[in-house]
Amino acid sequence: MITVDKLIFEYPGLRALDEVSFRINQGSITALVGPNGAGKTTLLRCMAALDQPVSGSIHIAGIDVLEQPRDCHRMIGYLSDFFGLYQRLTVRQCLHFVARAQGIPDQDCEAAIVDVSHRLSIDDRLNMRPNELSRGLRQRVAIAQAIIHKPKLVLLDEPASGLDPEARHELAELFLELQHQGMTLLVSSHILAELEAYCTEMLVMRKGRIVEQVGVKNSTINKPFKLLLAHAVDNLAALLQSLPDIIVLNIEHNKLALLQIADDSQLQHATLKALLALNLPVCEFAPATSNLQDTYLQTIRHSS
Ligand SMILES: Nc1ncnc2c1ncn2[C@@H]1O[C@H](COP(=O)(O)OP(=O)(O)OP(=O)(O)O)[C@@H](O)[C@H]1O
Repeated sequence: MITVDKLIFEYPGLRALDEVSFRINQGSITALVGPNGAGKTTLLRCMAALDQPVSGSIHIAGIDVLEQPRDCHRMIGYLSDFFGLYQRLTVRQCLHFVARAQGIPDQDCEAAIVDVSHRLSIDDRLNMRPNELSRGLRQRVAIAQAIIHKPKLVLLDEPASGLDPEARHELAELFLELQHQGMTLLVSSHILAELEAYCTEMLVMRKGRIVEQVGVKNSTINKPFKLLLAHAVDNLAALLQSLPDIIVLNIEHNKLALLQIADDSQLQHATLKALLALNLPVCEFAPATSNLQDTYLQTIRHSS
């Protein structure tokens, strides 16, 4: 359904996408993962026909995105990593504005607002303003704006950032619901352990290239590894990226890192030795699990 072929995109002096090629099936939820600066946002912006690549092609459901950007806009929903909402408008007015901008006739807008706000469980917030909403609810309003015109493909850039574990879990359920309603989703995120819950495919990017595309359900990739240090190390990202057999998926506070390592115990052993050889104060190095989140969610549910 989506074909990206040999896509090249350059910022002045920097090749951000270097011959990126992949296919995505209709009805899938694909995770787009990779370390900071890998090119995820740039790729999503090109696919949303917001940035013009140097060369290559993007086809979505038979439409040539680079040749027919307007047709592409009608067919996709895009949530930017730094989305903005009009603070002076109510949620209903925000949705009405976007509905009209997407070409929905005025007489059909109210029905579209009712439908999308119901799907995102924000129907009781329609008369509030964005600054009166929590971050999770604002995220829902932004997603509602992105899908009000019922796009075939939804591109979401870091939709879970800033959300608490319960809101992230709800977001995962929402993605499955959108998939159930027939949409195809491409979701960029650093939080692999969560993506596992709903993704059918995973695209791994590094330095402007796709380094792996796997079906998540029969993945050959091991669970991501968590690395916890006893104290923060300033140049942690550079040190980790110097190691040959790992992909750095996320780093928090220069102390906690999520790494992708192949399903090979010798390689994992070699990686641990390399981490110690770098003098890193390793206090945990183990497959990442979502137990903490599960426990947290159960506690929240039982207490509500
Ligand atoms: N407007 C810009 N001008 C110049 N270089 C840019 C610009 N935007 C991004 N870049 C560079 O392009 C590369 C890819 O950036 P991009 O934002 O696509 O990566 P990303 O994978 O989305 O990163 P992150 O996970 O941090 O959001 C990076 O090296 C970045 O510094």
